[in-house]
Amino acid sequence: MTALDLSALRRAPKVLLHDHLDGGLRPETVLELARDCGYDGLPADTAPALATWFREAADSGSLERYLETFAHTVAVMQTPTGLERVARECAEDLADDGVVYAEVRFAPEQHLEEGLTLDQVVEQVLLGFRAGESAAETRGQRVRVGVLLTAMRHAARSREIAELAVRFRGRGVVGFDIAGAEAGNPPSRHLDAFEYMRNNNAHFTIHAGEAFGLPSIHEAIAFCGTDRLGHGVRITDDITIGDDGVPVLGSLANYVRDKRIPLELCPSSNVQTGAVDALENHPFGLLARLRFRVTVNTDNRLMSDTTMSREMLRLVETFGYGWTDLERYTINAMKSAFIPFDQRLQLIDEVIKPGFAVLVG
Ligand SMILES: O=c1[nH]cnc2c1ncn2[C@H]1C[C@H](O)[C@@H](CO)O1
Ligand SMILES: [Zn+2]
Repeated sequence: MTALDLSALRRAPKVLLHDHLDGGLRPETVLELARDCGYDGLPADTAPALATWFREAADSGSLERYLETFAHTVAVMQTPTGLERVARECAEDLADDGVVYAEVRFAPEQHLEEGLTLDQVVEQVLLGFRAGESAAETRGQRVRVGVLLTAMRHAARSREIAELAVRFRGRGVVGFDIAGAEAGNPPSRHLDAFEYMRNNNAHFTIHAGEAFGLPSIHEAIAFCGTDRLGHGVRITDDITIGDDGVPVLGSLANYVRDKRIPLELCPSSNVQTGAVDALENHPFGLLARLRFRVTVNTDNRLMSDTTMSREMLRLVETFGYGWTDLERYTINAMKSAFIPFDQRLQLIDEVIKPGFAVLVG
């Protein structure tokens, strides 16, 4: 059995379902792109100082304040070359960390300030991902990146973005999502977008149960018909621990578990936004023990100064997980991906299981 440390974790084949393109830029790239496009609003002028600023500013305990930090990354992702570069580097960084399959999301409507159309924005990002996959391959690494198009939940373009996602299906876009401030912007505001996706047999996930609790999760499932829950961590509000120490599930928690609705859990991000007060108290432990379909995710690598390997290491250190646990969460994620079933199985059988077998020894 290989010792479970960061370098071994980086060799494990990992699957990432919840990662924001505009939350994962390299600090040096933010600086260089800002210089290229004349953006002078950055709060620091060296890469280490900028990295620290993002992590500390995102550590606010409030989702709204956390989201304010994206103004700086979005500002430098307004040109074709900027978008292409950020996507290319994202694929390369994921491959370098041993991620073999990722679904990366971003909101095209936030990248129109310099006159690009929604279609052009998506095209540039897709070009970048293909270039990043090829660059990784020449280094002997492999990664496949699918794109989720996000609509901002406080805005009113979700139907248009859902149509964009369906239009680009088969060209690298695999699904749709809504994100942004959760309180006051319930998923049901965007019913027509979700209906459009369902009518087109297309997949979507919804950020729900992060800053707001059970009503948001209930709407996402019962009204909108979501395939997965972005975070969904507040499902624990529907689980009580009895006097005998035995957890009792309410009807919504039972439904989520019975239907095997995947939870895209993002441990570090949840602590930063205050969804959870400390990693030791993260419901990942309870939800995994109760055999919910839990998956491990980064959310925003820049804001949390993290990677998939580091998120896994934090869970190992907090909950004592071993390789077989991590393999189970990885297979959970692969089963929950939005690519066709046969392709998911192929990755499980040909990449994930053999990769973990080497580490388990
Ligand atoms: O964890 C999150 N919750 C809600 N919204 C988020 C989260 N992380 C990033 N976002 C927002 C900010 C980005 O600009 C947007 C699209 O990626 O999604
Ligand atoms: Zn997110």
